[in-house]
Amino acid sequence: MSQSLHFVVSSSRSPNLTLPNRSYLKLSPPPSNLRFPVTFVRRPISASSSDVDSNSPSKVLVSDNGKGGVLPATSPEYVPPPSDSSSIDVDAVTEADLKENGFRSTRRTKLVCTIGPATCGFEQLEALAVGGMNVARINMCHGSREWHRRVIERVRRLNEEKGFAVAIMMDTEGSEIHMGELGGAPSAKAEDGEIWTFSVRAFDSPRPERTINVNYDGFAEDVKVGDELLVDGGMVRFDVIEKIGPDVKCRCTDPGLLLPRANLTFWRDGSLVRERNAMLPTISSKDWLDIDFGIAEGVDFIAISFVKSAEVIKHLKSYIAARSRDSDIAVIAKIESIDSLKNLEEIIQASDGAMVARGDLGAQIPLEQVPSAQQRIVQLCRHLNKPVIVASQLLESMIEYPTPTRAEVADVSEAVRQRADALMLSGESAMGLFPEKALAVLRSVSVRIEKWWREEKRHEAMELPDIASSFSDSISEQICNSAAKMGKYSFALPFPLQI
Ligand SMILES: Nc1ncnc2c1ncn2[C@@H]1O[C@H](COP(=O)(O)OP(=O)(O)OP(=O)(O)O)[C@@H](O)[C@H]1O
Ligand SMILES: CC(=O)C(=O)O
Ligand SMILES: [K+]
Ligand SMILES: [Mg+2]
Repeated sequence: MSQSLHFVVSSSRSPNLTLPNRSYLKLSPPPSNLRFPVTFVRRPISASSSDVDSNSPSKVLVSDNGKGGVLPATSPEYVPPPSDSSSIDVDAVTEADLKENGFRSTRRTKLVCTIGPATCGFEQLEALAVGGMNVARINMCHGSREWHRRVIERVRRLNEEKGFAVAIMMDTEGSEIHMGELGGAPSAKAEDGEIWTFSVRAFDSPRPERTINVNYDGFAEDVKVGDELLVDGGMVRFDVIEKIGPDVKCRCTDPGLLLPRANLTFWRDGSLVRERNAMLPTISSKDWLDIDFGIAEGVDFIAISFVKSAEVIKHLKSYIAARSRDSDIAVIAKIESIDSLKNLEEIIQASDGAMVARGDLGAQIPLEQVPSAQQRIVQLCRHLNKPVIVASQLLESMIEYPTPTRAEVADVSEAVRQRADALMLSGESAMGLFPEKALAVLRSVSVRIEKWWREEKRHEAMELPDIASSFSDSISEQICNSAAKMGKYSFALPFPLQI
């Protein structure tokens, strides 16, 4: 038991968020869904799953951390009971058990899928759950509350009827500057040299050609001729060439696809112009209504976009506590702005977890600094014992293609190697052509790197920072640390003693 953190969910109506293993030290008695012992299952050498190297007699640990700790036979992590007589016994799993107990996967890296038009149907959600989705994310930037309510209802039904344990994460829109809808069109192509008009005016439908509505009234006053306008962190770029009243004329310098409600940033003399953004509230009035909706729907996580300080997290946590006294909705701080990097430690301390939201982060700091920012955020979360999600563009090419690039696989591997607790799909699952394949790539890469990590790590000394704040907690902590070390070394025993 290291600092590994789990999005552990049960098969109850509302899956539970279980905080880091060692945070149980602070709970007395332990939560009812935490049950040891663990069941050790030997995977037959002939197992065909890609999750484990089938050339070695690998062992797969199926923990009983949920209620019963069993995997649906349809789950990719399900290990069929061994048939040879030398096998170690495992519990027989009946369908009733599955419905009763749900499952906890053996994979430590949890997988979050953003749900959009490509994945909102019941069968599509089921396919993702079978493929290893642990958390369904709904992004309040897109779609109506009614649309999101239907998604939540389907995920809950999936959990109840099929024995899955998928949690729901609601992600707020935040009040950064962004484009409006594209008059119903899924995207618009901006070509090199074209002149586009960005305006605070609402355009009639159909939208006039090469016009974009901007959500922020002060837009035309704030930009200056000569500024560079970045859509979605630089996926498309424009130079501001003229201002005419509420309209800002821009020439496209880097062509690309404009997506509805894409984020806009503007740069002057090589620096991000962010005075105005600093004045906008982190949680807008629309966000508060969405948060009320999330509380009423009993979502498991609320992820707050563009967090600037710890105060907003504390405020939201007390708001949630006041609104629903027995609620265990966890608040995730999205790290995607310069301000959030400046106040990183206090923000993470105040939150129940963090997300490295690389999409917008890459629009606020130079791209080459994003990997080191990710490393710093993940390490800090590890140190502070908070779960951390690495998000955005992990498998971006799979929005259009059925296989990832080698560079994308390397990026996913690196996030798992850093010990991110969860990886997130955005456009790949929300509106891509291959959501299930993208999820399968995340799953197989996670399991492969975890296995490699365990093999490497078993030779290293275990360093667990002290987190107990009282004498009695530190006794529990020492006992748990010793148990973790014993567990670690039992894995290092040679076969056949190894179980
Ligand atoms: N509920 C939805 N309805 C329609 N399209 C959606 C929905 N959710 C996501 N999408 C599409 O998938 C894309 C990627 O989703 P994602 O959640 O990453 O949003 P985003 O606009 O990049 O913002 P954020 O910074 O909040 O992640 C979106 O740009 C949008 O085109
Ligand atoms: C996930 C998200 O909000 C981002 O990457 O910007
Ligand atoms: K969002
Ligand atoms: Mg973002």
